[in-house]
Amino acid sequence: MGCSKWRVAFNFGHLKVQSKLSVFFTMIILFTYLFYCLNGFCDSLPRPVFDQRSLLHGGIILTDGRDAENLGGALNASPASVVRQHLPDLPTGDAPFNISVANTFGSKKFPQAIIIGVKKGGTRALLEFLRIHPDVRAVGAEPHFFDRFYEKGLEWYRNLMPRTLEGQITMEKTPSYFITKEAPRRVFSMSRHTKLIVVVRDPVTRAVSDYTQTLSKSPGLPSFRSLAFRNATTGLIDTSWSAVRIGIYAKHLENWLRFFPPSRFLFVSGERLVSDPAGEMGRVQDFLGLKRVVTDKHFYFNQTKGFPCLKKPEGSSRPRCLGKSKGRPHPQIPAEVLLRLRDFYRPFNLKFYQMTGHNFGWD
Ligand SMILES: Nc1ncnc2c1ncn2[C@@H]1O[C@H](COP(=O)(O)OS(=O)(=O)O)[C@@H](OP(=O)(O)O)[C@H]1O
Repeated sequence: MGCSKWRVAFNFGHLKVQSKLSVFFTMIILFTYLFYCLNGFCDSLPRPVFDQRSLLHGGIILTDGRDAENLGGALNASPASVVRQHLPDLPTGDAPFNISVANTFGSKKFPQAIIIGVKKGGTRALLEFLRIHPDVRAVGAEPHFFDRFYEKGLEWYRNLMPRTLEGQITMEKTPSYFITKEAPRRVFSMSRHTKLIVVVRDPVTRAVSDYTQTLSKSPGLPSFRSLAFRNATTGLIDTSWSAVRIGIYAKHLENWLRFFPPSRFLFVSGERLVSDPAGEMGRVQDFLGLKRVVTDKHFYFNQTKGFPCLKKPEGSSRPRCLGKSKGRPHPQIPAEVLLRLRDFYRPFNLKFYQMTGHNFGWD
């Protein structure tokens, strides 16, 4: 009898300890979850992220890890526009990056506008600047649908898109589309009305930027000079090297003009995107038929980075410059190599100016 009393008492005590422990662990789990949520990690709508690490998400592969630096969890655009529908007193312009909302609003649509190029042109900067706009929602990672994953089908592609409400624009950026032979026809067959944005940069600097990126991943890479020339004595340029080939913009554009009229394109100057981001953003917003929401009040020049960055939205401590892989120092390339390359590009550049009706001033 005494023994069973003890057993009951023991079991009861055991149960009490057990229930206390389970409450304790539940609290820990709850607090951890809350902590993560408050820090924005459990958003169903990842925000535009600067200086955060990225991920493989929903079948989207970050190109060679290129954007890993600055994509962060950014698969979708900021929830700003959605939140703003429900909190009309929020100031326009800066997104309330730290507010979590369930992504159940609107529907997934094919992008009405795509940043199709060019690699190392400043495409990430443009997309991140655009994402401040409450009427722009974009896939953060590069979907590479029209070049690598076309066989997955249009529904797969549409599913990658963030949800948009009436009046909002869906966007994505994949710079390799510009040089992909099949891309124009494929984009056209999705929608002939797609707006195409090309960020172009002096092809010589672009080639060096491209080389810098490859060098950062393969430190044993041969010199720029040895890759750029097919024959160093005659100065024959190796156009089979992608860093050179990508910069022959006129040739790639010809391919696109077979499917889309010139009015469907906007050419953004990569140089002006750095020297006058607000001015260039004004052109982009006009082209997209958007109100000019992104203005000079959103930018400041970060002396340390040497590039424009986004001003911190109030109440946010997030760094707002692009990641380390954007705007990194280039290796010193011998002047005669750059001169020869400049000569090589000149006729193609002139052709490109003629085709676009815009002198980018690279010569
Ligand atoms: N605001 C701001 N901050 C940082 N970097 C900026 C910015 N605006 C333009 N750029 C230029 O963008 C270049 C990278 O271009 P992309 O984003 O198109 O590169 S990628 O193709 O997606 O890898 C990158 O090239 P590098 O300077 O060679 O790193 C920058 O020159």
